[in-house]
Amino acid sequence: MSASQSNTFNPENRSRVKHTKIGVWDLYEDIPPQLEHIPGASQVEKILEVRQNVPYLWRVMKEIVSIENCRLLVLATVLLQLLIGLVPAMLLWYSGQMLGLIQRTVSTCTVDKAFLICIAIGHLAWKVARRIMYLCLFQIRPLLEQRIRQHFDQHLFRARARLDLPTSEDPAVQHQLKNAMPSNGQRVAVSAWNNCLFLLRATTKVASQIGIHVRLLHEQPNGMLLATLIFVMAWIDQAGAFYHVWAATTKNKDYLRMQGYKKLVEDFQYRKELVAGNLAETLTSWFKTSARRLGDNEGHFHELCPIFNPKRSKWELVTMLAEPLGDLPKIVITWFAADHPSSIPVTVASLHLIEQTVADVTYELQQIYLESKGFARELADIRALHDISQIPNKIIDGSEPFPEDTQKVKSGIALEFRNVSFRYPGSGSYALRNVSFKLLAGQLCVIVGSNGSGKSTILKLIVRLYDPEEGAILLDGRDIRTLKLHDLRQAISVLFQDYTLFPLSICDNIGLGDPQHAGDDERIARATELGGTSEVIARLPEGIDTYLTRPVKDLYGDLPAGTHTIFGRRVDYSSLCTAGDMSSVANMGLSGGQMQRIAVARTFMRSVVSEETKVGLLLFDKPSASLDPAAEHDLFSRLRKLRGDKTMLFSSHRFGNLTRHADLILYMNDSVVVESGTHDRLLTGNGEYARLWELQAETFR
Ligand SMILES: Nc1ncnc2c1ncn2[C@@H]1O[C@H](COP(=O)(O)OP(=O)(O)OP(=O)(O)O)[C@@H](O)[C@H]1O
Repeated sequence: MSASQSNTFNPENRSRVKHTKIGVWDLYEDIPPQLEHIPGASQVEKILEVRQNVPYLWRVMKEIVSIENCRLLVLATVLLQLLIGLVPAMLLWYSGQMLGLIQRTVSTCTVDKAFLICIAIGHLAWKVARRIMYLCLFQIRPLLEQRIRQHFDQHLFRARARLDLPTSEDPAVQHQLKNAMPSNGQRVAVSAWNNCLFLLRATTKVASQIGIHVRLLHEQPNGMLLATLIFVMAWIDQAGAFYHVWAATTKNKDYLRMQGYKKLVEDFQYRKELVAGNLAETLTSWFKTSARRLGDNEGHFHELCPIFNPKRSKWELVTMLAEPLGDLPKIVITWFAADHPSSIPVTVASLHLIEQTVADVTYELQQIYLESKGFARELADIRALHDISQIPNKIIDGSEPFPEDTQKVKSGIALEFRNVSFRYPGSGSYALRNVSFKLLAGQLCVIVGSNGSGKSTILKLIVRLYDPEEGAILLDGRDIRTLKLHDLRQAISVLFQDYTLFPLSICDNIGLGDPQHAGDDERIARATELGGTSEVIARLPEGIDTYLTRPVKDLYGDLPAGTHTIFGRRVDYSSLCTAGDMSSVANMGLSGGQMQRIAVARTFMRSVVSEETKVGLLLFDKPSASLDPAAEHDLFSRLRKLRGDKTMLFSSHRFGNLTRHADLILYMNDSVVVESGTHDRLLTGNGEYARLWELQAETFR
């Protein structure tokens, strides 16, 4: 039986099919593969996980209580739930008092009116109070849930944002993140909170009702006996539903075929073949034939794994007896009342009250049981929510502050690679092999070489996106692994080859180059200017506030017939996306070069615009790859002029513009530095660099 079959099978048809009940706890011993997909079987394991996961629930509850401005709401909610849980017991108490009063009235033939009024008022007051409490709860609930959602949204954001590159790339971590259902994380927390409240209210209700009942029944003749009998009968009736899961399958070929045909015509993915293959007529005829053959035969479902049904006969016997025995309590009280005929009306009223309460308590206990099944799943989700915030990063943070002298950093940072070898996680081949070079503070270095030779990797290792497998990287003579990651990355500005533009406005995209001054319009304007993007931005409909990619899709429901305006503008369905000033559309159609300029502006925001910059090392990975020659020339001249004394490291495929001014050129091939030196030295060396230089120069002759 396939999973889908078992899922689509409607349990409501259970009486029409031959089925078997399977003890939940029997399944746990050894779940056979064919039972794994049966609803209930996998839940068994979940239920058993509950104990391990409860501490995580406790943590979430503690976190909810500690959310800012939530404590009062939490307190009020808990109090209201407790009181609401107590109301049925209070009403029961008043009903018991009423019964006692009737009993006294029957035996003394006088009515205690004052007491009757007190009871009536008390009964009414609790009912009114319950209504008011519910009203208060409805007011508080959305507010509290909103705050919980916001809090856990942030929790998830933080948990994901803090992960470094190798950790995020790890398939195990990716699986863990997927399992944690980040988009639903806040839903999980709210739902867990609501479930806890439910359990609190339900257990208060059950415990208080049982307590009051026991007190009242002491005063009733044979009350305890009646209650016990009714309670046992109620539970016997429910026993089958409580302790069993069941499954059924079919081997009827016609039934199976018909389900297959139905799928074929219903599922759009088969439509192409259905139409192209002219299958409609044939399928209709086949469906008809199978339906005729199947006829009225509804008993086509068969038992599944009766081997897992050792207690079946016992339970079936008990549940079979439950119905005829349902009237047992009434027979028993009639038997007892025969000795005291005058007490019959009161005893019958008591019986009714007891029956009602027991039904109420039984229902509540069933609800607790059913809720607890879903709760097990929720607890596992909560644990996943907690676990993702504990995923350890692979790049271990250093402890030493950097730089020692923030003023000195402006005059550049010295960089050294010492026998660095590196393989990307999961890759067998080296991206860098035994790379060594030294760059003094304030020098300009250009890395050139063939595709895949390791240029970008050098830049990635300097900012510790990854750590080398062998060797060390030193900044100002200090191993970067000992430095605080935050300080290290603050001292370096990097523009990657595969940069991304965020789904934010251009202004934010550039501003985020320097998070500390992300809202400083003047700096942003200057960075924009230096990046050569001002003209492009000016042409955009919303200027610097334009979103290149809108992070939210605008939704348009069906407008009611006769709607002529929306957001104050005339409705024109073809241009609806510009209504209500929503002119930022998904794709502004910027060219690769224009987008690269925005990325460059972001880098400038951090490194050269700010007077008090802490950046001492600038890294550019093929920054002019998409730029036209004029823009490239402009960019490099600006960079040379603006960098001051800062150390600069480029990776590039272009010779000339930069290499001629470089203090150090590294020529790389196949993960190793093949040649190094200045432009003039490398040309006289007549090696690979000289050959490629000639090759590029030739095209311009
Ligand atoms: N994330 C990664 N995972 C695995 N291997 C990678 C990864 N990134 C790069 N590599 C491999 O590492 C080697 C060096 O790549 P790198 O990007 O440093 O080369 P490059 O010199 O910058 O190339 P190009 O000039 O084409 O940009 C290549 O063989 C590449 O396939």
